[in-house]
Amino acid sequence: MRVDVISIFPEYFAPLDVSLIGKARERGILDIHLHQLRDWAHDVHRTVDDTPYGGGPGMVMKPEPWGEAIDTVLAADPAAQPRIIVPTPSGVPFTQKLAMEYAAEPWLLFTPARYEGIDSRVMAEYGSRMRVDEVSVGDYVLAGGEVAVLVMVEAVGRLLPGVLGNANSAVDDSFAPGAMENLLEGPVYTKPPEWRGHEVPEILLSGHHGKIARWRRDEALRRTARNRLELLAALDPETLDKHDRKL
Ligand SMILES: CN1CCN(Cc2ccc(Cn3ccc4ccc(-c5n[nH]c(N)c5C#N)cc43)cc2)CC1
Repeated sequence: MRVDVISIFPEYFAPLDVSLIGKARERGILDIHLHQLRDWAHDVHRTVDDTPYGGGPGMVMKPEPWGEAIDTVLAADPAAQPRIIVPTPSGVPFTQKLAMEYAAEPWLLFTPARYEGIDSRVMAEYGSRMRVDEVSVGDYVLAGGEVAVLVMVEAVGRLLPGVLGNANSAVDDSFAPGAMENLLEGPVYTKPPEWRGHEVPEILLSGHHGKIARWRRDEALRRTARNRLELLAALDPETLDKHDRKL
């Protein structure tokens, strides 16, 4: 998968050199290209923003630098088109389902903005030729889109074949389709069996895989009911067995 990111703060993406995503880049699974938007701002001050038409607070990012920057990225492979992803507080929710959809794309272009966002004509221009998604990573306000891109690149990158070892399959993720869909993971434990008077639940030491699986699902249901009751309401009743219903 190729990923391009255009930003006035490309240094925000240093974390993409480490850990899981860094290793995926080293192994050629992910090919990430960072671009400094100001390279396409040709005035002496490399200006990328201006006052909003119609008045109002803050500044808006000018269309010209973005247009030239995106055109340059598109020219990297004229025979293909990336899916353009625009982080914005007013976007559709970024979900595990959307992460899985993006993980199937060969090329993603992220356009994290600053200020009040990008002149709307930019995405109108490209939206007439390719998929442009306005996406929000959560119901809170960030200062710009870079952190949102880090979130999305990690959530998508970990789903790519070969990135997670078999032992850490994403299949069991919360929110992933299947038995755990819409369920939060339950508690996890490792050695030692007793720590500061806290013992590991006996069932987990029993070696009885069926009972362990049952216990884990019970704990997942309990945690989901405690922390995200609305997810339980969204559970397909068909996926609940008679034991679940007794909880
Ligand atoms: C007067 N009011 C008029 C409305 N604005 C709304 C507003 C406009 C921009 C910004 C800052 N910003 C700039 C680019 C950018 C991209 C993503 C996000 C973002 N925030 N939260 C998410 N989940 C995000 C994601 N993904 C924020 C961004 C913050 C708030 C405030 C002032």
